[in-house]
Parts: sequence; structure tokens; C-alpha cells
Amino acid sequence: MKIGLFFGSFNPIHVGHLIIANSMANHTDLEQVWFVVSPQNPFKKNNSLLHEFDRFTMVERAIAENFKLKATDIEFNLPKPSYTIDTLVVLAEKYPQHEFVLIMGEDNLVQFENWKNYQQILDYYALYVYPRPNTAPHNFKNHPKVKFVEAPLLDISATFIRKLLQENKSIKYLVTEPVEDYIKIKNFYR
Ligand SMILES: Nc1ncnc2c1ncn2[C@@H]1O[C@H](COP(=O)(O)OP(=O)(O)OP(=O)(O)O)[C@@H](O)[C@H]1O
Ligand SMILES: O=C(O)c1ccc[n+]([C@@H]2O[C@H](COP(=O)([O-])O)[C@@H](O)[C@H]2O)c1
Repeated sequence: MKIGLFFGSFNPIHVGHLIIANSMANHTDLEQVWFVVSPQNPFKKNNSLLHEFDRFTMVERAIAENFKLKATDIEFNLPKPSYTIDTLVVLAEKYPQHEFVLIMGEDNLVQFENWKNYQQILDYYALYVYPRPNTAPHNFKNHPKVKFVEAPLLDISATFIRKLLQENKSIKYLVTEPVEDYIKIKNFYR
């Protein structure tokens, strides 16, 4: 099966993530999209980062009834911070029957040359890149392994959602109802 891997902290997962994953799973040659929940992004220091189990639970709740979307906790047992190349090696060993590609926002390409072994990632994997608002210039416009895919632009971030919660404001429609309920019950990000 051809599977797109969507890596992120998902702190929390929001409709921006879901719309991208769903359009990749339905408008490209990908059969499934897997959310790879990263315990610790190498580039991000975040005091309000919830435990990976809680972020994973929210991803599972968000995608529950969509059979094309899955969540994986494969990075939970790998060294931290979470380097994507290390995860790809483990996934390839564990699932030799699948073909994996990486899904990323165009903004990630700006920093991509600073990722661990990014050349090796490009040697073995295609990148399916969707547009992001105000992306700075990068060197991958014509790279043979980089495919640009049309997808809706939603200017929503997990940072904005956490800020609303801290200010005791509603996050309705920015996350799915099961995620909103879970955040409320657990009193997260207050
Ligand atoms: N609104 C959005 N539309 C499309 N892609 C998004 C959106 N928000 C985040 N992404 C992308 O999804 C991936 C995972 O995102 P991440 O979990 O870091 O969420 P985030 O909303 O950017 O978080 P934070 O605000 O905490 O930095 C990243 O590649 C990120 O660029
Ligand atoms: O492998 C790397 O060097 C690397 C550098 C930066 C980010 N990543 C991964 O990219 C994913 C999305 O990153 P971000 O910045 O949107 O949170 C997340 O899973 C990170 O672990 C990976």
C-alpha cells in the first residue's frame, strides 16, 4: 500500500491537520495517511507540550471514523528528540510491504536542509508538499522527489488554540468535538 506519513507534535491536533491529511488521502495516489506523533521535535522547545500519550489519544479521537487515516506511536520508543530519518528506517523495517512518502507543508522545506540526513531522506522517499501561507524561499522548487499538491490553506495553529484555552475562550470548530471534549475533561492547556 502507498502511505503518506504526516509527522507532527499535534499539541493538539486541529482541523488544519485533518483537512490536509484527508485531502492527501482522497485527492492523490495515497491510499492512507498515518499521523506520526512525535514525542519531541528537534527544533521546538515548548513548555506546554502535553505527554505524548495524551496527544496520541487526541489524534485517535479526531480520526476515529475515517478508515483512510491512522495514528502511529512508533516514535515513542525511539531516542529523543525525534529525528524523522530514524523513524523512517524503523518503519521500512517493520512494514516492508508498504511504500511510504512524507507529507509536509511548504514552510518545512525552508528548514529542510537542517534536518538530520535530509539527503538520505530524499534518496529514498518522495515528499508530497502542500502550500502554506507566507512561505519563505527554498531550494526544492524543482527537485525530482518533491511533488507539490494542491490543498486548502487554513491559517490555524496549535499555538493559537493553546492561547485561546489559556484565555478561557472557545475552540469550537478549530478541533473536532471529541478532541474538544477530551481537552475540557482533562483541563489541558489552562
Ligand atoms: N493549519 C495548518 N495547515 C496545514 N498544515 C499545518 C497547519 N498547522 C500545522 N501544520 C503542519 O502540520 C505538521 C504538524 O504540525 P504541528 O503538530 O507542529 O502543529 P502546529 O499547529 O504547527 O503546532 P504549533 O503551533 O504548536 O507549532 C507540521 O508540518 C505543520 O507545518
Ligand atoms: O529529522 C529532523 O531533523 C527533523 C527536524 C525538524 C522537524 N522534524 C519533524 O517534523 C515534524 C513536524 O515538525 P513541526 O516543526 O511542524 O513540529 C515533527 O515530527 C518533527 O520531529 C524532524
